[in-house]
Amino acid sequence: MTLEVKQLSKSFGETNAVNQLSLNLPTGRVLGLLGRNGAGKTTTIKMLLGLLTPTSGEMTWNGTTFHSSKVKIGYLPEERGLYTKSKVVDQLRYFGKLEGMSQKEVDEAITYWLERLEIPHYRHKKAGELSKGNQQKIQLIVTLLHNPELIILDEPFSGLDPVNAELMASIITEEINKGKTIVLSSHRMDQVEAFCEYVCILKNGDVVAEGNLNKLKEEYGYRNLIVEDTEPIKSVLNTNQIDFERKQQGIYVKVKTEEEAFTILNLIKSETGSIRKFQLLEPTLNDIFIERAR
Ligand SMILES: Nc1ncnc2c1ncn2[C@@H]1O[C@H](COP(=O)(O)OP(=O)(O)OP(=O)(O)O)[C@@H](O)[C@H]1O
Repeated sequence: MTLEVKQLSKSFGETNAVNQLSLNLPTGRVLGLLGRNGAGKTTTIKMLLGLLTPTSGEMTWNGTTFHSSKVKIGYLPEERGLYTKSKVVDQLRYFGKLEGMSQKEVDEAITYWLERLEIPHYRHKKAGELSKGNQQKIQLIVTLLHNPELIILDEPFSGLDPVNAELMASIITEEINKGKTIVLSSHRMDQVEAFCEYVCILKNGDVVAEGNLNKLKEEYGYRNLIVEDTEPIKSVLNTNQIDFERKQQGIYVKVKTEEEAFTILNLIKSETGSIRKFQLLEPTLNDIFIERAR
């Protein structure tokens, strides 16, 4: 049970927007599709949605050729795609019917989702009268109304205030728990890390990292040793020519092994007399992204 993409490419004239993209996403799992601006994320999503024809390559869903018309897909675009002059309820009914839902099914789903997103009072408002964040919520209802099996979320948190971002996060978690297969594209590494078991990082159309996030972290080869940001510790590191970075949580030193971390800690202890606290943390997705996608 997998979404499988094999050597998928898309060129626009001379530009290789996506180049030989291959990935495996087991159904019921979440993939973070990452990359800097222009890396090829939207082009990949558009090929999944059937909006762009690949130049070459293959996509399969549970072993058979993937076609957007045969898989129930929910897509949350980064740009709003609502009819601003039409009432919320009318366009939700319209989108639901386009997905083959009956009047009863669509009305039940609209009531459920308006309540779930805490906006039942917007039912009869025109979409254009709603704030950007509330339009995003309506767009999320369009995405989930027909109970899709594959959900594609492009920057789902953009434009949401912290309370609505929490609500969005809890809905994504619910969909994950329902066993939905999700592709999430975002520039926010912390959010991707919170939801995604798998990642695919694109750089100028090429895949530069792909697979299980924990495995990628293991393969990355570095961990972060964090010690207090004090003058004596900085001085020890400088004297011993150990590279470090100052962040809000303290001084970060990249180490390859636990032994290397303890060698540095012993050095600090012997030269400053004590170490009040330290942490040895696994690399973050942000570390991997910066190294690979830069
Ligand atoms: N219709 C098009 N015609 C020509 N070039 C295109 C077209 N669509 C995308 N491209 C090019 O393909 C490359 C990938 O673009 P894409 O929109 O997929 O990037 P992205 O990763 O989604 O970027 P962003 O994070 O900025 O949205 C870019 O170089 C872009 O200019």
